Amino acid sequence: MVLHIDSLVHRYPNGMTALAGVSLTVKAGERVAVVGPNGAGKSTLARHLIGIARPTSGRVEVNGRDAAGLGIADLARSVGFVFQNPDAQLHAATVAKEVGFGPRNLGFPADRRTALTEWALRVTGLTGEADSHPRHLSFGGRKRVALASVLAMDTPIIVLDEPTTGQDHRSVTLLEELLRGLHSQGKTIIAITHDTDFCAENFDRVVVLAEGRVQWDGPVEHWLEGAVDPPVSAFEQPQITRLGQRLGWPTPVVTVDGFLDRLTDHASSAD
Ligand SMILES: Nc1ncnc2c1ncn2[C@@H]1O[C@H](COP(=O)(O)OP(=O)(O)OP(=O)(O)O)[C@@H](O)[C@H]1O
Repeated sequence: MVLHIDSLVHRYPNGMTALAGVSLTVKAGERVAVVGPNGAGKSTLARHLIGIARPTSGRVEVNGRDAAGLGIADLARSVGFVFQNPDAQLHAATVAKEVGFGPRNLGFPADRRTALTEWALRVTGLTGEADSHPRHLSFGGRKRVALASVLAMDTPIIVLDEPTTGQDHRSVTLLEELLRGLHSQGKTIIAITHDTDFCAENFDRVVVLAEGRVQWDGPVEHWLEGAVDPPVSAFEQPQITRLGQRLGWPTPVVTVDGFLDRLTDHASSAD
């Protein structure tokens, strides 16, 4: 287990209870999408994972250690967080310096730092932009810089807040490939997202937060197939599911692979 959250309550100074007793365990290597309506408490929960929020009550454990007892710098070795708004985390004069900042700050030796920085630039498609000023890139480009700067820290847990927002199709495809690679390396991936297509293709488990509580927690297919209260129709169905419905298929498909399997079944039953 890499994350264990027990009865977490977060109350802001204005009295707003953003988390009203969240309990959640995430195992190493899991891919978890956290979904829920605006104001459900998703970002507040993420802030606890990187130690920039402290529990009003309850406990957050990262790798068996109480997050409240670890400093932000210590937690940064375990949990990388990609903010929804990249401008919240970019401050260096070049893309390469931005991406190299994290591994330098963590005290990695020079050869590891260089290798991680070059790898993070490459897998995010930014090698050609290494000398550019991050602020001169598009919003999608700045999001990739923010992602690369987290990847370069080589944390076992990566948390992404709305990673597909403002990204074009090519960037989302690149991100999906990258997430598959990180998953095969055994990293734990948690994303806050409103994007059902992205959930369907890249995550195994969905946690639905509502009004500061875990309302549902289970396999992504069950969530997408509607075994959820409220049903997934509260979110947009994946495009592939809508296409299956247009074709009149009686049971839903939720992934591209599922769709292709169903097509093959149809073709062989027509033979
Ligand atoms: N700094 C703050 N002070 C007071 N209340 C806050 C603060 N930040 C968030 N809240 C409130 O806490 C609740 C949970 O907010 P949070 O941003 O965690 O939700 P969310 O699920 O991430 O929402 P969204 O999808 O809109 O980003 C909301 O009612 C929000 O208005």
